[in-house]
Amino acid sequence: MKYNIAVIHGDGIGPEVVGEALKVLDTIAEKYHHEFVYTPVLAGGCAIDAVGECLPQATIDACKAADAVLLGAVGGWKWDTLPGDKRPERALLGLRKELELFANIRPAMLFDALADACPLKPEIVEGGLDIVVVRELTGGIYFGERGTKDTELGLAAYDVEQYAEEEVKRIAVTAFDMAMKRNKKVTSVDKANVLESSRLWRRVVTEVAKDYPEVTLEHLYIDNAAMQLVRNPKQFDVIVTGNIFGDILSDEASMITGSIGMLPSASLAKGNFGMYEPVHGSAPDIAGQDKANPMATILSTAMMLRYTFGLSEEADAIENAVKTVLAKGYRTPDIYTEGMTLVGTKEAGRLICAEI
Ligand SMILES: NC(=O)c1ccc[n+]([C@@H]2O[C@H](COP(=O)([O-])OP(=O)(O)OC[C@H]3O[C@@H](n4cnc5c(N)ncnc54)[C@H](O)[C@@H]3O)[C@@H](O)[C@H]2O)c1
Ligand SMILES: CC(C)[C@H](C(=O)O)[C@@H](O)C(=O)O
Ligand SMILES: [Mg+2]
Repeated sequence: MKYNIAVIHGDGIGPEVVGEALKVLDTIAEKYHHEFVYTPVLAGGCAIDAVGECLPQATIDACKAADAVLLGAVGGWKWDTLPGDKRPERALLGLRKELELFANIRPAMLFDALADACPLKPEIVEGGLDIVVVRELTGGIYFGERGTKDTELGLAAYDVEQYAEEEVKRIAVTAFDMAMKRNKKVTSVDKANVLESSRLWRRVVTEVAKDYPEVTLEHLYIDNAAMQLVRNPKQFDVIVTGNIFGDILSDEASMITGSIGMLPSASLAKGNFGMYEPVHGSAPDIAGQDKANPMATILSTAMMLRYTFGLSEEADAIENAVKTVLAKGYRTPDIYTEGMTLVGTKEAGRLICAEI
């Protein structure tokens, strides 16, 4: 079958990791007789340089016309001095809003072969870790009113955290549906001891839970949740939380997988459409050096095959290939430990293709 994928290489290590992910998709296409048609489109800093804006309309149109979107990363030092609404990162927020990608799924799984790269004590991670962060992606402080005003203390700037019932309900339903297919536990993370928006969040999540009597619901405040994730990560199955808490918690969760270079993500709209991207950024500190770990992006393509295209056997093939390459001791610098074989971005991609 033929699948159309809009591809945003982006900035920094984005083109490097996406390059390897496309090779993996090509390998899958050949083995399983599919056709993946890639439409490369511009977004982020490279789009600013090429056409003067971070999210050209042509990119939005191409993404909407595609069956799914693959994105590397956007942003970088070069554009850091631009005003907030002109920064490359706005492209990401614009795409999420335009494509109505309200549910961000970030699975943090510690592969057996990577136990040595996990910074947590062996007794804490024994038996493996498998957590999914379900992050609300088109609301909250990222999309609330923002601006500046004069105050007695000088110029003030503000960003408003706001959630409507329906926004909380649909992400809670996503989280509970996911928990039903997993270990039947949802931990909702908020700051309801302080924030009005969190009190609404907690009330709506509790109401949604009534439709899922088999699922255990627990509420944690964000500060405690951040601590518990390191102290006792096994208590978590599905974590559901708002936009900014989810951003922070998922980077923290990435470390229990060994590295941020391992964590994939799916940003889903209603239906099967989704944008797939690694959780990490453009990593300007290692860009262009063949040091980036392409596995987060490669595992994101597996999520694309599974969620949007319904190709679970092919998705399994990618995930198994990644596990085998790790089990054979091949490591990019971010997950390297003594005695392993150090490889670069390209070699890691080649090894995964060869395993498939
Ligand atoms: N989805 C996105 O496009 C996205 C996500 C996060 C940050 N950003 C942007 O990226 C830029 C850099 O942000 P940052 O430095 O805070 O976060 P980052 O995730 O880019 O990098 C943080 C650290 O992790 C390392 N790292 C990240 N990805 C890696 C990989 N695949 N392999 C090995 N090491 C990896 C980097 O070298 C760096 O030390 C900023 O402009 C930021 O806004 C973009
Ligand atoms: C780059 C930034 C806008 C983005 C976010 O905060 O959502 C990133 O950190 C992420 O996690 O996808
Ligand atoms: Mg982030």
